[in-house]
Amino acid sequence: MKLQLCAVGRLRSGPERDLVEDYLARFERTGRPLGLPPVQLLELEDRKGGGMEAEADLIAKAVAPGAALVILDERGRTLSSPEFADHLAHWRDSGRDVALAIGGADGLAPRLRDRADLAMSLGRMVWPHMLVRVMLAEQLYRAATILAGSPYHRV
Ligand SMILES: C[S@@+](CC[C@H](N)C(=O)[O-])C[C@H]1O[C@@H](n2cnc3c(N)ncnc32)[C@H](O)[C@@H]1O
Repeated sequence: MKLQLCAVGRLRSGPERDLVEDYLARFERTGRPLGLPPVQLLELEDRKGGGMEAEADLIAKAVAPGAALVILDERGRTLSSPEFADHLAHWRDSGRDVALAIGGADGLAPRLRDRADLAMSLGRMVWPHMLVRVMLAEQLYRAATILAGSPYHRV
């Protein structure tokens, strides 16, 4: 199983980047004994100003063939953390690669939404993409702790 995080744009050094790195490192440590692979962070940038269509091409190229495509979209399904952990365990157990995609300032092209296996919402409000990266990295770590039965997730 491969776990890709395809994110439009580059995060400069700063607090958001530190948090993403910290949560992904924690995810790696907690997930390894559970058979979860480290997250491959792919930062995708279209320098020619092609907007969401060009970004959709970059995402489509980056996604591993056959991978389940999960797009982050405020119009998508809101999952509980244990439900997200269940999805992750299901993909792991079926040996399926997974690509999680976060759009840029313009969002994700509708054609990506059409081909996604899951559109996942972090609530109906729109968040800046760098905060979405932080929140998703935290939810990955939280999911690993849920699968490990550790007390980090208490609800
Ligand atoms: C600034 S938002 C773009 C918003 C854009 N106006 C749109 O219509 O999608 C950048 C990216 O962050 C992610 N995002 C923002 N808010 C989100 C939310 N509440 N749930 C899930 N993903 C979100 C999406 O992947 C989105 O493409």
